[in-house]
Amino acid sequence: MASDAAVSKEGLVIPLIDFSRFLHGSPEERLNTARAILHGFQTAGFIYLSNHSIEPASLKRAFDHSARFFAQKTEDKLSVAWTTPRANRGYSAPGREKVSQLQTEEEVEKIRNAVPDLKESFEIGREGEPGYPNPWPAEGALTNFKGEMLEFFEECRLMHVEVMRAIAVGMGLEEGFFDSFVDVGDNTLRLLHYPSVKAEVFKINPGQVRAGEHSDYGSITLLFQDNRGGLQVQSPTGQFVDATPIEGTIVVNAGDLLARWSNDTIKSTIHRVVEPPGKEGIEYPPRYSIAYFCNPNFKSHIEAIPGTFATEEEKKYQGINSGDYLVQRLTATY
Ligand SMILES: O=C(O)CCC(=O)C(=O)O
Ligand SMILES: [Fe+2]
Repeated sequence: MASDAAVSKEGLVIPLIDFSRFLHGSPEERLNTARAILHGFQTAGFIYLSNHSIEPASLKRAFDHSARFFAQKTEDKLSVAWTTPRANRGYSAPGREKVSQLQTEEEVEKIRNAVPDLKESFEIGREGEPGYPNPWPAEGALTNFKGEMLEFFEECRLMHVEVMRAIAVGMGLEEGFFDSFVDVGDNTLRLLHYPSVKAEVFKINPGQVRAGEHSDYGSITLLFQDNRGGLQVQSPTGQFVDATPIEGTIVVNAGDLLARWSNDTIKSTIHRVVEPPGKEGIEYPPRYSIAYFCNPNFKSHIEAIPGTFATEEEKKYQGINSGDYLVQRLTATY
């Protein structure tokens, strides 16, 4: 068996897959693992990976830096504020972003004002992208923040390449098929902080969530969650099911652009973050997570992957430039 289930409820089965069997296994193990990964993305749109290549020590450093970043004074955080969808870098204060499935800016605005998400975030883009510098916090305040976050960014970039290799192998393509589409690392590392919140907030306002329901936009997302819980994934029946944290694993989900690229053979599944399960008194502690949003290189032209259609008529979408697609999606969110 290449996988067990991490989640199995309401027809949603999210496999738990030992990624080392793809990275270091025999040819047969690699193939079986790649197929299990692809199957997870085709059915649930989500998988959990254990024994992956991200060093526990560097993950811990990233979470420590995140806690220190968000503990700063508001004015210090606002000195590195998020600016534009194209740059997509910097700090967003609570209520700044409202992810949702709403398509128009008016719809998003209406919701944002009613029940803002209880979260703040800091986004880091590819360092060195011409014209889009990362707004780094002052070194004095956060020692080693920049250097260690960039190391973590690079580890995640490599992991994206490996997961795409697994998808290629699972699809029966040459292993390196996606390499030249994803090597640049036009990705976004997002630190997320959901501040502590009184339990009554969720009672008074039944629509209140920590992060509204949405799908991700890019190829895949590597999601690192602490042990607080609250992440939920929509099942085929429309119910939201807890994607309970499993120590040492990464939750990986496919995004809209990968779904499109795969001619909808891969699913980009809706998820959200809600009131955590199991009440601990009158106030929930803060929750921290790190989402690494992977994208095809912004310069890439994305059109149906070979093998996902038999005839030209079966191609559901026109080809599209990756960067244009992502900026268009982000523009509707902020
Ligand atoms: O914090 C989480 O667990 C999920 C965050 C998320 O889905 C996102 O930022 O896109
Ligand atoms: Fe997400």
